[in-house]
Amino acid sequence: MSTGRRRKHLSVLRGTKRKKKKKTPNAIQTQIRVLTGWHFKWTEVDKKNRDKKTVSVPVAEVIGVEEGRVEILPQKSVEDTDKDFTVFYVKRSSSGGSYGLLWRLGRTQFSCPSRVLRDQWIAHLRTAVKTHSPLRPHKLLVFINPFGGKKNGRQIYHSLAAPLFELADISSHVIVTERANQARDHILKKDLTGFDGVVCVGGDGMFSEILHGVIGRTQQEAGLCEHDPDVTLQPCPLHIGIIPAGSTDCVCHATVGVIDPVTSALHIIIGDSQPLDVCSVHHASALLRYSVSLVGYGFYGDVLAESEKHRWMGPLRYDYSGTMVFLSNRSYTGRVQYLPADPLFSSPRDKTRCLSGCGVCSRSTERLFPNSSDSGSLYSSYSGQISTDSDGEWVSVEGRFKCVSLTCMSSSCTRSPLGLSPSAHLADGTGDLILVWDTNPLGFLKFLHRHTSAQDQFDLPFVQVHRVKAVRFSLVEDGEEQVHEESAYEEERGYAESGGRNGSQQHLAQRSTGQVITKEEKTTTPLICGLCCKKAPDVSVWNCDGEILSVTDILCKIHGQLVRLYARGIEDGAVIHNCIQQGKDCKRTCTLER
Ligand SMILES: Nc1ncnc2c1ncn2[C@@H]1O[C@H](COP(=O)(O)OP(=O)(O)OP(=O)(O)O)[C@@H](O)[C@H]1O
Repeated sequence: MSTGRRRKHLSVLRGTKRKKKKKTPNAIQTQIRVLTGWHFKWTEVDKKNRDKKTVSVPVAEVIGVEEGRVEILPQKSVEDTDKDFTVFYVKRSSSGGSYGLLWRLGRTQFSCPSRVLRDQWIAHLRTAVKTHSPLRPHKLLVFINPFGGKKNGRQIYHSLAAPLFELADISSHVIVTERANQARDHILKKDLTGFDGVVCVGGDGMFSEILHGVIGRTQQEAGLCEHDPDVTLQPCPLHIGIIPAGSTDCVCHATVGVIDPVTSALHIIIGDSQPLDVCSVHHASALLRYSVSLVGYGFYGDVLAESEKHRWMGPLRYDYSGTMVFLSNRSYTGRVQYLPADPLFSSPRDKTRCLSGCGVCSRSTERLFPNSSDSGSLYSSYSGQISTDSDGEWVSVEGRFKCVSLTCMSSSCTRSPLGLSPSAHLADGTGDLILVWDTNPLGFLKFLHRHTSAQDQFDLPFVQVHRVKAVRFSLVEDGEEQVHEESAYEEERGYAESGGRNGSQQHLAQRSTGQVITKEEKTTTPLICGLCCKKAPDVSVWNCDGEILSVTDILCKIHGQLVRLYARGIEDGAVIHNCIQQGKDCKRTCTLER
């Protein structure tokens, strides 16, 4: 049915005034309903006709339309009346602390003059919902990690998400995991026919399992070898949904803006679709892991290794280990090579943020999938159409680092609201490489502390950030490796003397005095030694989205938009409040991602 026809037809479907059951002085009456192409609108007035408010809900954000007067939360109740119907929709509210918006289940009841008209309204609304959100899932495979976070994954799913899925007529097959990697193995081996998406109830570790399963399965089916870093991987047709229930829920925070199970469940229901870049990490000719949020050497590797020793502390172990590793003031030598991304498209220092409807990511979709007419819709249409940008020149730097980090997204979380790289994009086919050269403890503390505020953590003389397509890290070969024993203070003085950031890079690369470490020493030195240990370790470990890698020399390659999440990126609260909440049509937020 065309939009025009629908509008004409529905203009006769006027609702009559209906008082809400609760007769308070401010009781709300709903009046006049209109279903235009994109929006369902009605007017609410208080009893004395003083306060009039038009509510406009994008049809794509209608969760369900039910006969009678229905309530879902906290418990389902139905009053089956002939002339009433209830509309459930997405209602936004400020999240307080976080940057994003909380989504809640809005509910409005309407009365019609006759049952026939009521049934027409229900039928038209349901048809409109199907038309406007074609990616809504019908069947989901749900994995619950019962041991993630505060061990309340089961309760979170059954009390907050499942009733919403039921309301939206989504059937779900739920598996409560009994061991690590069960979800990954299930996705890799079992029949997934009929499933539109996989939902993970847990934290970042659980998400990573599902990510590996979904990517691996897709490549298996496409007959592609994941181990070859030069292979262009096939984008995954199964969407991934995240119901946050872990101790770290960084992927959820960076893609939704808030860590909230109800918000995430509503994004899943309406079939939001957020493409996501993925980094594959290789050693020699083997794939080690995939990562979306952090591949980090030095500080972040050491903190993870240290925290693994203190799992009994629960989430507190990260604070404890962070403090211990910071106090041990370590730095590591290495060679970093990177393939820069095209600076014309974006820069990690351009002070933009990747928000819902991001222009940089949309243009990247066109670049990555040039032959696809609707690059936001079906993955099947991507097959054989993926473009690979021509590679540029690799850049090589070496020296002593506090940390080397690569992230495919901002990696924002509650503690670091803007994240490791605030201007990183979710789906532009690039990652941000952050090099923190050795510096004094105070300088490094300043760098770390800036992650918790709006201050620019890259505006420090010992920090560099590059937008890249690939990164290689290697220990410097025997004979050429130089481990320098000057104090951190002298190191920083070197920066100043050699003229800032670029000069420092040259300065570090050119120094040629110091003690040479043999390979034997490297491998026999313990990875982590506490504050009490006199000799600092010479080699750190890689932290790959919370997993320790067993090797040091790695190659990382970014795969643009390899997977899709049931999310839409972080919504710009200011824009949303000014349009949807106040009843104005907002083409930007309502249409871009569809
Ligand atoms: N039934 C299970 N028993 C043990 N481990 C499991 C089980 N199910 C999943 N896991 C593993 O538990 C790890 C952590 O899970 P998750 O990310 O959900 O919780 P978390 O509390 O955020 O974890 P973290 O310990 O990383 O902070 C994952 O790597 C996952 O593979």
